[in-house]
Amino acid sequence: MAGQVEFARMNGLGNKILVVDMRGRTDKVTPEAAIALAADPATEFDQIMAIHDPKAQGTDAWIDILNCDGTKAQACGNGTRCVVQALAAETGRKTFTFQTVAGILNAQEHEDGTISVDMGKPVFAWDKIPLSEEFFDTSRIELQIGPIDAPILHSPSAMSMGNPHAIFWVDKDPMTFDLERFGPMLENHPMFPEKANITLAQVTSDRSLRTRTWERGAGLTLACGSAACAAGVSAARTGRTGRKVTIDVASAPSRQPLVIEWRENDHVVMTGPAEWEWSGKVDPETGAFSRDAEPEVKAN
Ligand SMILES: N[C@@H](CCC[C@H](N)C(=O)O)C(=O)O
Repeated sequence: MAGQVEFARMNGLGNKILVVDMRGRTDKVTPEAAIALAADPATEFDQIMAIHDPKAQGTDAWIDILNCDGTKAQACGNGTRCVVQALAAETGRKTFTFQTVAGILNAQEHEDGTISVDMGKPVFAWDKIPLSEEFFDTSRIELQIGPIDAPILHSPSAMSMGNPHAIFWVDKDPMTFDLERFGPMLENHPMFPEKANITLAQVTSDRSLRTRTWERGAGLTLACGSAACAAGVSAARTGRTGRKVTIDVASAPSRQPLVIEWRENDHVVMTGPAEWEWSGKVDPETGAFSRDAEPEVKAN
């Protein structure tokens, strides 16, 4: 299907997102287009959120998620907030229901501009995360890197938030670890047959965490929303915190936190900001794009 579509470069706490409007079309953003856009410094991104026409009654859109290496992702918390902000600006509406391969997501834009997304229920069963080895208790699995008697990282909590996560608990600032070196090893570890998003989490109080994430299919990113959800849930699950935590995303350029609440109904609700940067047109087959002209700012 030829032709260009509208897209916007946005971010969620620095997580670089392209929101592509595929409504009214039957084609998809191709992996080739994703790789071409990721390679251009003007459009480099962590995830593409492609908005498609709804497939199920009662939903507003089907969202297809691509990582910058062209692979598919089942969940993207920061990107979902960006989609909400884009559609709220377009329609004036405040609440939305989306469908993804991982299920139904309800979301809401608040008066202060922050956005809450119900990211669904966490999954702990080893074969659903998935892990390649059976673990009765996935809140502390056997996996470590570094010397056998003095591991640098060990015993992560594993879970799925629609996508696979491993949370390594650290007792100092996550920024002090060489995640660029350990991230690829752990993402591709045989323990994770579908790879995994790797997060370092420091407990800073019984209501707060500081995190940093190496993302599956995207590498070191400035922030990862589903990882923040996984860290919040895993912290509560292991008795490190209560069920509502503030996450200081260590590498995010703004010091605005994400709030993660694992509700009594087992749903995980993430609240945080989203930011529009610029808009343009893109060919979803090739990734060829143009930026819209910026409105002129006149000096007085
Ligand atoms: N940045 C995202 C997570 C993106 C998906 C991930 N890389 C995967 O492949 O699972 C977020 O904000 O959740």
